[in-house]
Amino acid sequence: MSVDAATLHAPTADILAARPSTLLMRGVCKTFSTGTVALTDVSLEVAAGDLVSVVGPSGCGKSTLLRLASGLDAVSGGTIQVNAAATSFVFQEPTLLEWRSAQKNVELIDELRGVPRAERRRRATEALELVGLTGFERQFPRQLSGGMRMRVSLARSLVAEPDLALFDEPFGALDEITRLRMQTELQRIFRLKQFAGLFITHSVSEAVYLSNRVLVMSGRPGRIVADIAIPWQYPRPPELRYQAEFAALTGQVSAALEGGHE
Ligand SMILES: Nc1ncnc2c1ncn2[C@@H]1O[C@H](COP(=O)(O)OP(=O)(O)OP(=O)(O)O)[C@@H](O)[C@H]1O
Repeated sequence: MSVDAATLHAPTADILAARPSTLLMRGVCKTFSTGTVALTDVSLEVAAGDLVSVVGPSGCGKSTLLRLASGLDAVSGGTIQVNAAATSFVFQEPTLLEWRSAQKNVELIDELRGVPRAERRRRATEALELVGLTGFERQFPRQLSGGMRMRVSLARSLVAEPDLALFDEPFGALDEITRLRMQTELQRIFRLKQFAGLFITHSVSEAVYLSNRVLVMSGRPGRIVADIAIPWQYPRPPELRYQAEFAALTGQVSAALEGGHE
């Protein structure tokens, strides 16, 4: 099935340039106390309505980059500015509490923050609806498939209405079919919520399919060796993945990855 190229092209660059950045990193370096230099001179910018993927070889510092963006760890050099009232973090493992239902897992953060019961129920119900889990609120994690568990984890991150959403390879542990479905789901949620997203992945095709920019990192110490714009509007139909234009862009990202390895 063919996709009309004209409908896929994104808004003009000047509209994009007018948006203030939600995450701004300038010359960021990270050296651990062990002496490992994980990142060197990383600069990047993510604005509301950007879904930016980061690909790079194993151990190049992708998770470190995300931890720095979230404030879980401190930079050794350079600066990070975050203009976000709420930041969310989705990990590769759904990290759900097995003794709490899907609904109760999603409510957890609001519960800890002291949000009144009726309000946190409403927020959790809405978030579960957003990820397509209406009807599964009372199920426990062990009663859910891997994809559904990941949806609960996504719902939990969305309850906070994040301005900045950080994803550390959230679909890496899923089977291929579920992974492709989750990519389509995330796009749908992203279109509705328009957060600023930073998405770590090992999959070049996932990065190209999901993002409006792909940052390619070199081997450790990680630095950004390419910043590749992905020109298609959302929603992107799944069959886009089988088109020549898509193959050309994944080829460009892969070539930058290989170049950064040398
Ligand atoms: N807390 C830490 N203390 C010391 N070294 C660390 C620490 N965390 C990460 N590192 C090192 O920093 C480098 C980057 O690690 P990081 O986990 O960020 O890489 P990554 O690109 O996310 O890897 P992968 O793709 O395999 O998940 C690695 O060499 C790792 O061993």
